[in-house]
Amino acid sequence: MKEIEVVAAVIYERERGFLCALRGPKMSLAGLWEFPGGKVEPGEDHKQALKREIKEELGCVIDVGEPIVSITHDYEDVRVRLHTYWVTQFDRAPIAKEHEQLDWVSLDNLLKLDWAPADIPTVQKVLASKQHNSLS
Ligand SMILES: Nc1nc2c([nH]c(=O)n2[C@H]2C[C@H](O)[C@@H](COP(=O)(O)OP(=O)(O)OP(=O)(O)O)O2)c(=O)[nH]1
Repeated sequence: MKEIEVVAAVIYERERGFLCALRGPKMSLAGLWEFPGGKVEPGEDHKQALKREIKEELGCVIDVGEPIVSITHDYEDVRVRLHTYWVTQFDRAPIAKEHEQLDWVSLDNLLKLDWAPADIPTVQKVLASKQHNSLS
């Protein structure tokens, strides 16, 4: 099976929640929610790839923080190795350059979205971390 290395960004603001992105009708996993990001290109490390993807997809420059989860998920036709990272800073409001929609989603509503299956462990981990740390 084809294998791809994918990085994705968890952008969180206390006032608004988590930035979630809806995959459009022409993408694979159409109609499912994900954390913005994409494939790591040859020669890139995760941080470089994530900064490039976020600039392309959201039009902003991010600082990449701590890793959250690295998991392997087998879809029907592809094995995805997904690595998610916290974003510690972004320089302007994200805009949907490639996604169908972007939404800021509160902690309470995060699990209600129809997520790309590979993202569920990340969703669970960020929920747990924010529930234990309600001040940040
Ligand atoms: N960007 C991103 N991709 C994810 C997540 N979860 C998840 O399973 N994926 C999958 C969807 C895709 O198969 C792959 C990411 O590739 P991509 O986002 O660069 O996909 P793409 O639009 O360039 O290509 P395609 O999927 O339309 O073929 O990883 C996630 O949270 N973020």
